[in-house]
Amino acid sequence: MNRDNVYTTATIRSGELAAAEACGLDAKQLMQRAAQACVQKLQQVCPAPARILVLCGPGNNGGDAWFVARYAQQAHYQATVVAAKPKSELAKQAAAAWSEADGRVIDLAETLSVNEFDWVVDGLLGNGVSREVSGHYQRWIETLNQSAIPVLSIDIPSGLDSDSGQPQGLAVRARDTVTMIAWKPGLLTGAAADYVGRLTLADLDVGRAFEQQQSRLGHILTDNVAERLLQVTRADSAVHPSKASQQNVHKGTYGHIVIIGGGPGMAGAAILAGQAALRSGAGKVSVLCHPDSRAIIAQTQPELMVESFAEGRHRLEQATVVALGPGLGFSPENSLAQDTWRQVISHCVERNVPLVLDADGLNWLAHADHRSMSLSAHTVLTPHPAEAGRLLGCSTAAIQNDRVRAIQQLIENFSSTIVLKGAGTLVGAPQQSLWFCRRGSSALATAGTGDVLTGIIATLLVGRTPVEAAAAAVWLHARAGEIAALDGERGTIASDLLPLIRQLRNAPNY
Ligand SMILES: NC(=O)C1=CN([C@@H]2O[C@H](COP(=O)(O)OP(=O)(O)OC[C@H]3O[C@@H](n4cnc5c(N)ncnc54)[C@H](OP(=O)(O)O)[C@@H]3O)[C@@H](O)[C@H]2O)[C@@H](O)CC1
Ligand SMILES: [K+]
Repeated sequence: MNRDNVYTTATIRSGELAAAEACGLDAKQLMQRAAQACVQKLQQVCPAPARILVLCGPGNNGGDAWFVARYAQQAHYQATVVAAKPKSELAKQAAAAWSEADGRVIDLAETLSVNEFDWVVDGLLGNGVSREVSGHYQRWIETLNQSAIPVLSIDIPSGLDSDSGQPQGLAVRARDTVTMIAWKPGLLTGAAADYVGRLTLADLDVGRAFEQQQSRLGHILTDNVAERLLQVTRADSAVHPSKASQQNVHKGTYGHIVIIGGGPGMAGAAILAGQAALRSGAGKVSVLCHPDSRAIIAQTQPELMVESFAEGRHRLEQATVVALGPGLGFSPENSLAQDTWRQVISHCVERNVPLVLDADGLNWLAHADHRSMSLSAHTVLTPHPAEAGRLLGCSTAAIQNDRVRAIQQLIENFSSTIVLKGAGTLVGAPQQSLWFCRRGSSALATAGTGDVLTGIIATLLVGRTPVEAAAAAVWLHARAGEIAALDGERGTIASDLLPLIRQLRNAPNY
């Protein structure tokens, strides 16, 4: 089974029973397998005879939890059950199984000190959460989150929306989550990383049948896939596949990247993009900027060829790839930036030059009537949620509330490859399933890291399709962020990524 596929919650909810039936199982047996998978995880993280508190909600997530209590007790754990009244038929059957074995149940309305337990099993709410968490659910989730006691969440942390990865008011912050049958987007993007803890997929031995019956939404950008993308180059490319051992190369071999940005006071953005392009292996990098920024950019990084846009416009003719936007400037009265933007876009569209649009490059796109203009199929847009909101005419919160829908809409509107930045970065392109990047660090949420990503994408566009380049770059950037954060997340800055990008680009696998 390909354990990297991601399915919408609707697909999982509508398809899980058919997959189980194809494997000769009924719903109750599937639930029992889910519970067994959770007990196996418990045995790894806290061996018996630990004291566990099992929280059971009204639906089938609660049903899983009732069976967890039963099996954990059989495995010599000391299980205490706190439960809502079971509503679903399966949850009733599962509750009956517990009652036959032990019978003691504490009502969810009561209070209990959680500190006397070693672990909590969270089966309050699963993928059927349908509204904001309130009442006793809210109180219990607050209690768990305020205590230091580790939590194992069944299927998804209670309260987290399994499509958006956003808490419905609030959600359990789990140490571990064991999710059933297949990955859901809400475990992988948005705020998910703050809630899910370590993720385990339990396919309950029906994953293969499920995969055969259902179509996926996307797949996880695994290390293996990313490493392969970092190696792969198009046959017609100037980049030789075995470049590591190739001696007979010149600076044009790895492409000429032209970065356009660096308005007054924003030279740093163009510098970082240029440095990232150099450090990810570009042979030649030109920066076309505002005349006031020329000297500082050239002095900071002498390997960059720096000209004002008016002087260096001919560089566009030589460009293998163009990156438009880092520090370009955006305000209605900034006609220089706007004219530059228009000329560069026209050039790239007419000549089919691969283009990365970032930062103010995206803001000008949102400002333009994009319906009357078409971008080339070799374009990568890299919005963060606020830029995505501007491009789609909605709020940042609306983007975060449904990141999957947002990237799908951006792909449709702009017929381009899209990188929707933010925790759980998504990458997608027309007629392709989405990539979900699980790598990264909150250290990347600082000024300038987006400029670095732009430089990496631009370089990797030489010899790769836009979606391959974008996915490989997102992974490389995320890995560099993780490594940088090993020295302490706080205080990590964008330029800390640069030597790590070089290191990763020279790793033996790619
Ligand atoms: N089907 C299968 O074979 C398998 C299913 N599996 C498991 O089932 C889970 C899905 O089960 P589910 O569909 O019963 O949904 P679930 O998440 O338990 O919640 C629904 C209940 O919660 C209630 N409720 C909703 N929101 C609420 C809120 N904010 N605050 C309070 N209450 C709220 C809602 O009430 P209602 O909206 O009806 O009033 C309803 O009573 C899935 O995540 C996985 O763990 C696995 O065992 C594999 C086999
Ligand atoms: K749960």
